[in-house]
Amino acid sequence: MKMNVREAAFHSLLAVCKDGGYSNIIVSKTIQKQNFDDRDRRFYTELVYGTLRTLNYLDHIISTVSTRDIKKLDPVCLAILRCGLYQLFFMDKVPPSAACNEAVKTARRFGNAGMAKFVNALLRNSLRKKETFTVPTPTEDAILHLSLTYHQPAWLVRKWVKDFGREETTALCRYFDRVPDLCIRTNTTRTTREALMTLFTQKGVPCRCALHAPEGIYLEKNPGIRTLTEIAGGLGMIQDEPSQLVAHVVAPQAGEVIFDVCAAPGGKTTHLAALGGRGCLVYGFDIYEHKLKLIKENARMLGLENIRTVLQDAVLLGRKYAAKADRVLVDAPCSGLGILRRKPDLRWRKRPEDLKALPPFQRQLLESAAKCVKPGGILVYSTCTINEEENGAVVDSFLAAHAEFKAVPVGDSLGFRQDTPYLCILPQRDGLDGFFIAKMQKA
Ligand SMILES: C[S@@+](CC[C@H](N)C(=O)[O-])C[C@H]1O[C@@H](n2cnc3c(N)ncnc32)[C@H](O)[C@@H]1O
Repeated sequence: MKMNVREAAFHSLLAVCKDGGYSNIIVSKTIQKQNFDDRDRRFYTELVYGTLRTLNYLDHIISTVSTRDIKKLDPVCLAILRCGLYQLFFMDKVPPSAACNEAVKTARRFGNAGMAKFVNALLRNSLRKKETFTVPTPTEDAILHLSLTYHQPAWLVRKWVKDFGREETTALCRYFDRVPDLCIRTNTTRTTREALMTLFTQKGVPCRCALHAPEGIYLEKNPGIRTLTEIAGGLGMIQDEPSQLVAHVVAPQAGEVIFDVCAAPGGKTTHLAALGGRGCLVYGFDIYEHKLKLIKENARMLGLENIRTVLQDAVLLGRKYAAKADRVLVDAPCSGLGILRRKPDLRWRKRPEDLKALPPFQRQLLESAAKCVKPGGILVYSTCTINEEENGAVVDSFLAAHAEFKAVPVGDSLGFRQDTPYLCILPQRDGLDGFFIAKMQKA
C-alpha cells in the first residue's frame, strides 16, 4: 500500500518502539517498498532516525505536558506524538500546522477520535510552551543535563563520566548526536579510489578521502541506496572507516588461508579477500545460516571468488580446525557502543546488564579462534565498542593465559598515536566512530 511519508514514518516508529524491530532494516525495506522520490526519502529518513535519536527529550516534553502517565499511553498514540513533536522541535522547515494536522489525521486513521483529540491538544500545548522547556543545568544535575541535551540514556552517561571524565563525556555525547556521513570502501579489485571519487563527483555526489583508510570515501550527500547502486554497484560497498582498518591489520598475503570467525554480513571478509588477492583463500564463518547468504551476496556483488562460507559456532571452531589458518580474525559480537551515531535506536535498547555477559563470551571466542592459528600466524581481535571491559581487558586476560601469543603494535602504521599496542579509537579524541583492534602473533 502506497503511504504518505508521515504515515510511513509512523509505521516504522511503531515497528521499532513497539515490536522491537531494527531501525536500519525497517528504514531500508520501507524505502524500497514505497519507492519514494529523493525528497520524500530524505524527509522519511530524518523523521524516523531523528525521532529515534531524540526519543528521551521528546518523552520529557510529553511527560511535562501530558495529563496522562506516559507509561500508560497507547503505543500508537506515543509513536504519533513523538513523530509530531520531533517535527515541531527539531525540523525548522516543517510548518507547525502541517505537523499537527497530519499527526491528528494519523491518530484518527490508526487510532480513534479520542486519540486524535488528545494528540491535537498535546501537540498544540507543547508548541505554545516551546520556549519554556528547559533541561536541568550542569550544576542542578550533570548527568540528566548531558542525557537530555545530547539524547543518551542516563545510565550510559553515568558510565562514561566514570570511564572518561565529564569533559570527554560531553565531547563524546556531542559526537554521537551528529548525523554521520556515509563511508564507502572502494573495491580495489575493480577500480581505484580516485576513479570512484571522480565518478561520484561527475554524478553530483560531493565526496572526500577518508584520512586513515586507504580505500575509504566519505559521501557528503547521501544519494540513497538505489542511486548509490546505480553509480557504484560492484565498485565499492558501504563500510565505516574504522571497520576498513581491520583487514589492513590482518594483512592477508598470497597463498595464505584466512579465517574470519564472526563474518556476516561480510564487510571484513570481502575486504580480506580483495587485499589477499586470488591466491589467498578466506573462510567466513557465522552461526546464522541466513546471514551467510549476505556474505555470498556481497562477494558476488564485488566479484570476489576466493571466499568460502561455513555455518559454524565459533566457540567450537578451535576443536575442528586446529592450526589450519595463517591469520584469524575475531570481529566479535559486542555492545556496539562506538557506533551509536549510526544506529539511533541502539542506545535505548541497551541495558547495563547486557554489557556484563559480553566479555566472558568474547574471551571464549578468542580462546577458540586462537587454536586455529598456525605457529607464527596472526590473530586479530576487533570490536565496535569503546567499553574497555570488552576490549583491552579481554585481550589482556587472553595474553596473560597464553605466553605463546605476543601483542603486535597496531596504531602507528595506521596514523594513530597510541599508548598501548592496541588501537583504541575514541570518537571524542579521534573524530571517528569508536573501535578497537588488537593484533597478536603466535610464537
Ligand atoms: C560484529 S558482527 C560481524 C560483522 C562482520 N565481521 C562484518 O564486518 O561485516 C558479529 C557476527 O558474529 C556472529 N556470531 C555471533 N555469535 C557467533 C558464534 N558463536 N559463532 C559464530 N558467529 C557468531 C553474528 O551472527 C554476527 O554476524
